[in-house]
This record gives sequence, structure tokens and C-alpha cells, in this order.
Amino acid sequence: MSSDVVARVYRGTFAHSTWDSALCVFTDYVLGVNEQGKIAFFEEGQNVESLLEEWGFEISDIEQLEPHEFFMPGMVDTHIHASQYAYSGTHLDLPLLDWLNTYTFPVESRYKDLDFATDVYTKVVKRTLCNGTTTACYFATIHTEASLLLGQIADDFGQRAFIGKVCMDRNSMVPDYKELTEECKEETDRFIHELLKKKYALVKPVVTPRFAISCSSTLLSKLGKIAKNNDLHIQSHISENKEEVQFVKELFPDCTSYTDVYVKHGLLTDKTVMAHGCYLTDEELKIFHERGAAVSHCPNSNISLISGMLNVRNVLNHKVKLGLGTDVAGGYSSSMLDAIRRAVDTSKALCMQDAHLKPLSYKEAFCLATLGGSEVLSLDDRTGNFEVGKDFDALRVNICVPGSAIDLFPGDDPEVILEKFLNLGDDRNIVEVYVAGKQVVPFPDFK
Ligand SMILES: Nc1nc2[nH]cnc2c(=O)[nH]1
Ligand SMILES: [Zn+2]
Repeated sequence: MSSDVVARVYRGTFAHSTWDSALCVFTDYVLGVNEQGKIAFFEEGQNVESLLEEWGFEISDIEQLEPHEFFMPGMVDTHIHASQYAYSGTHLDLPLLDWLNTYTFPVESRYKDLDFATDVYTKVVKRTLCNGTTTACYFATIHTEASLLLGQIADDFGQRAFIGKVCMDRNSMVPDYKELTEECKEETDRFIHELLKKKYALVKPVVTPRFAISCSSTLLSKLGKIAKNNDLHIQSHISENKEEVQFVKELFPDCTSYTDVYVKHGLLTDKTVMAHGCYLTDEELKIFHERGAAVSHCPNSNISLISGMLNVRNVLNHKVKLGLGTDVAGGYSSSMLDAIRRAVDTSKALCMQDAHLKPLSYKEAFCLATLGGSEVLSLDDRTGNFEVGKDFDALRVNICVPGSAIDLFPGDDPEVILEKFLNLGDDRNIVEVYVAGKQVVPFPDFK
């Protein structure tokens, strides 16, 4: 008998991605979660007798899923601005640079107020968890205390998260909303130190230069060094909008491309995730591939701010790590299901312009939202699918809940049920959410 103790055993349908297959559906499988929240076994139901013996649990310990239920891996939002959740669903009438100056910076400057921060950050963590985001890579604001608060709230609710205190020392339009270069470096050091000191199991800091336009060369270099010296993740924006790309060219005339700006400042590593990348050239994508840097595709935001349409197929052909992001609040939805749908829509829109392109399938989009996202954040050895030994980050989906937007018909097999959920489902269908084996949705009573 194994010395490992299983805490929970489920039997039924499971769906996940592997690097060989964007969608694998397993019917009548048994999955055990150990006391450390890791997947202890994942085997065919017919092996249940030997599993009982090996793991020492009783038949009555097995939780049987209904035929209209399944487990899928938790989704990974590789790019979301927690601070912008305050105005999500509004302010979608301007292009990026005007949108930042008119709406974003004035709202972000309010996070000195920790009551405001507590309210918004609690709501965004709860909303994303309900919608199945088990891992989120967050931008906060320039404020260290509020950013630490976001880390504490993610930890309280059990979400796996990267937290970025935003760094910017250039802002001509809203001069109040920036830091002095040295102050920004020192506050970033303090933020990282304080967050790591908390020893949260699942919440880590990420070095976050907002984008090349809002950072001086000196600041970018300092941030590159901080990331290197502490072996940290890095996140920023790149080539989202044509005007932005042109402005970066003017600001950094010595750099050969937008990508080169980040390379020259030590910010394009195998732990970097860059949002958008709509206008990255093939040469730049090659650099991303060589360096192991990742792209976060944020299709809702790209359309909402009329920024551009990322050619996902081209990014995949360059073997660049790719995940999906909601980019709240440039993207108006905080649901990764929306990101899956918009990613497919954008790809189909590009196909209308180029008949030779192959559209993204729903299976590929599912893979990007789960395993792809985990690779983007270098977490693919810990999460992303149901491989034995990984953390159990999972969504229990039930198609037949009261009020469900999905109808089933005779002959709808598990693959059809998954496809219907991805295209038609919502948080009502996500009846339980697990992160590292711990049930985080429904929320515990005290929250
Ligand atoms: N979509 C988006 N792009 C950015 N580029 C720099 N900052 C931002 C931001 O907050 N949102
Ligand atoms: Zn963004």
C-alpha cells in the first residue's frame, strides 16, 4: 500500500490538454488528490479495485460525478489589471493611449486609498475565482501597500497569483500618477521583499514595468537587474497598438524594435510574459522563441480598444509560448471563457482576410486557457492539466444547474458537452473550484 494518503477521490468524466493533444476527454476515470493537494493517481475506472488496495480508501469514499458533469483544469489568466476591475464594462470608446490618459490613470491613482483597494481587489479575486480562474497574473498599481493587499486577498481566497506593483516614472498626461525613478526602484524592492516575507504558498511577486512608454531607460535597466538578481517573473505590454509602436520607436531610437527595447534592458527572459503583441514582426517572434519569452493574447481588449488582431497561428508557428488574458478593463469581461471565445472569433476574422489561414479551434483555445497559460507563467510542472504529481487546480462543471444557459439533447457526448460549456456556459455551471487541492468556490462562509 502507498504511504501517501488520498484526501479525495472522484470518478467520472475529465477533460484536459497535453502537449500532444489539445483536448483529451476521459470518461469513467478515477482521480485521487493527496493531502498535499496533488494528483496522486488518474486512472481508468476499471482499475478501481487495485486503486482501493494500493491507496487504502473505501468504495464509499469515491465521489461519483453525474453524467452531465465533468472536471477540467482551472484556467490561467495570464494578464489582468486588478485595479481596472473598478470600471470594467465601461469606458471602451477610446484607443489605447487616450484611454490610458482619460480613464485608466485617474482611476489607478485612487489606490492610495486602501479602503477602495480592499473593495475592488476583493471583488476581482472573487469574481475571477467564480469564473474559473485558478491562476491570475495581476497588474495592481504603483502603490506598494495596495499591491501587497492584493497579494493578501488572493492568498485569503486561495487563488494562485502573481502580483505586480506597477512601475512607471514617465507620465506627461497625468503627472500625479508616476514615481521618481529611484523611488520606483526602492518601492519595487520593498514590495518584493515584503510579499516574499509573507511566505504565501501560491502568491508571488512579478516585476512590472507598465510598458516602454511609461518607463525611462534607467528605470527599465534597474527593473531588469531586480528581476535577474531575484530570479523573478516579468510582465509588461508590447506592440498592442500602432500609435504605441511608433511612439516607442521615437522614445528609443537606438533600439531596433519594440522587442529590442526589452532585450536591451534585460527584461525579455524565459520568465517574461508580454501582453498583446499584435504588431510583433516575425523577427521579433524569433527573438521571443530564442529567449523563451511568452505572449499573452488578450482578444477582448484588442477588439474593444480597436488595437489590432493578433495572428495566433503565426505566434504558434514560431513556437512562442502563448496563453490567454482578459486584460480587464481594456477587455470588458473578467471571464476566461470569454477570452476563449474571443480568441476563436479573432482568428476567424483573420481567416476572412486570408483564406490560407487555419482558424483556431475551440480545442486549441481550451489548451491556451489551461496548459498554455501555465507554460506562459512557467508553472507547467505544477499545474495546467491532470498529470499525476501536479497540483489539483480544477473546475467541476455541471451543465444542468438551475438557470443554465445550456440545453442538452440525446446523443450529446462528453466532447459535445465540453464544447457547449466553452461556448455557452458561465459561472453558474462552475459549481466547484479547486486550487492546489483546496476547494475555493463556493466561498467559505466567513468570507
Ligand atoms: N490594455 C492595456 N494596455 C496598456 N499598455 C500600458 N498600460 C496598459 C493598460 O493598462 N492596459
Ligand atoms: Zn494590460
